[in-house]
Amino acid sequence: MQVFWIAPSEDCIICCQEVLEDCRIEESEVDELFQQQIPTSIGEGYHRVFIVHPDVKWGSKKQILTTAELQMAEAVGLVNTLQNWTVVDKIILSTKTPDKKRLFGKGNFQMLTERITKTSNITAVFVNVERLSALSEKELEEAWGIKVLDRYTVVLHIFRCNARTKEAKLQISLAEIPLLRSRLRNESANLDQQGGGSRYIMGSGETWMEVQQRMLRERELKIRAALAKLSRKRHLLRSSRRQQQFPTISIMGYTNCGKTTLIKALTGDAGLEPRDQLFATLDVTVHAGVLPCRMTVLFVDTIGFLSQLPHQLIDSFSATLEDVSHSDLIVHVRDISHPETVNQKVNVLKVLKSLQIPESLLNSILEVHNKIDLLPGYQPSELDGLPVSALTGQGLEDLKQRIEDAIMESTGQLVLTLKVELSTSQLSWLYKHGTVQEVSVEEEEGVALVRVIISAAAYGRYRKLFQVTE
Ligand SMILES: Nc1nc2c(ncn2[C@@H]2O[C@H](COP(=O)(O)OP(=O)(O)OP(=O)(O)O)[C@@H](O)[C@H]2O)c(=O)[nH]1
Ligand SMILES: [Mg+2]
Repeated sequence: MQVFWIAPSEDCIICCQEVLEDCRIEESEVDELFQQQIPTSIGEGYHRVFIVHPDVKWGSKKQILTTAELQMAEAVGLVNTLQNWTVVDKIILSTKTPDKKRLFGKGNFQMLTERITKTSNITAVFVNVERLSALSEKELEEAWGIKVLDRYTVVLHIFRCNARTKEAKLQISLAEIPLLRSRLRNESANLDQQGGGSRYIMGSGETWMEVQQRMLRERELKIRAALAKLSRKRHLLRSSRRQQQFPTISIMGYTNCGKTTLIKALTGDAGLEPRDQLFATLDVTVHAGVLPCRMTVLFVDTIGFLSQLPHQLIDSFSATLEDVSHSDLIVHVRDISHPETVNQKVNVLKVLKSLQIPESLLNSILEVHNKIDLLPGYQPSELDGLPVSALTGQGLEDLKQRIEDAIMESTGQLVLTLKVELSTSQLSWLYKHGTVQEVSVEEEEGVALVRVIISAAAYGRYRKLFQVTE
């Protein structure tokens, strides 16, 4: 009896990333949309930033499961992630009136204004709230005489700097539309004060404001149409992956938790570049790996999450996140060494729930506790948290096994040992439609025992085709 292991064939290992890049939309068309209207007017140069964190201690705006200090640390992290940006000074200031235009009570606002105006050399104030209203932004810029940014603007700017592919650029352009709208409202209010906003443009039958609004609508439609094209391409790729029956595993989690590092460790894909930077990954990419049972699977690297991200931003990225809802398993990676790891988990689960992901997929999430090398002696206290270090490789074999078990369950794959006649095409058929793990040839009898992973549907076809009754 002869026993040998079957290595996965070379052409089996595919990487869809290159195919994803190959879309019909011209690069120049996308770049034009991307560069045409940049609402944040932050520029590409350096910034010296003063960060203000309004600390809300009461009411519905109060943040749970976190502290003002940790939120400030995250704001500092956002600024430091940008090249040539530095934090000059920062302050946490409590407020009972976060909904007011000036965010703070009179005394605190006055104190803050003095401090900002006295700090020399700053070029922007970053108010660490999800989104400032257009009115607030205008009011604060007037009071402080300097550019004012909120989280939405800063995060979008990071996205802008990190965007490489057409899809990322288009999604960012779409996420910027609300900013362009509110800037337009501000400009229109200014013009109205001067009596100009409602004047008709000669010969057009439209006012200046109407023309601007129309142009913005047209821009949005163009972006959406281009994204729809790319989404169709994605759909096609997904169907072809389906046909090839490669199970797909989406790796998700908070930004900088180690998703890309983990995929690199699981697949050995040298092309992946993990970086100590927030939002290093902005594109959904697919990478092939092999499970202990020798089955080829595809790992999907995704954009990271962040607390308090406006829904519009997530919506803009929904096209790329569509891949997630079509996967067979979600692995939720947590940076267990992070002081805010619990809050990060809550945020990730909240976003996942809002993404129209099938219930069965949400209920079978595999949680991974990453970066345990930074916490010597770490034992997960929560059930089902699998401790690993993507950097040192600790726990990765266990993780692969857990992924395999979960994939077998969710895809309804069967592990069978079949007796095949060597004179027929049964064996080659099994190679084509399943994952052959082991073949034991019994030469005298002209048969082989084949251990194969195969879907129930494919096994049904096999039985019919070769009239197998076993
Ligand atoms: N010590 C330690 N560092 C890790 C580990 N895994 C990842 N890192 C580091 O964490 C940083 C972020 O890693 P990435 O893999 O880029 O994280 P990500 O989740 O893909 O981040 P985004 O794409 O920005 O959302 C890098 O500096 C990695 O080297 C780990 O197990 N241990
Ligand atoms: Mg990444």
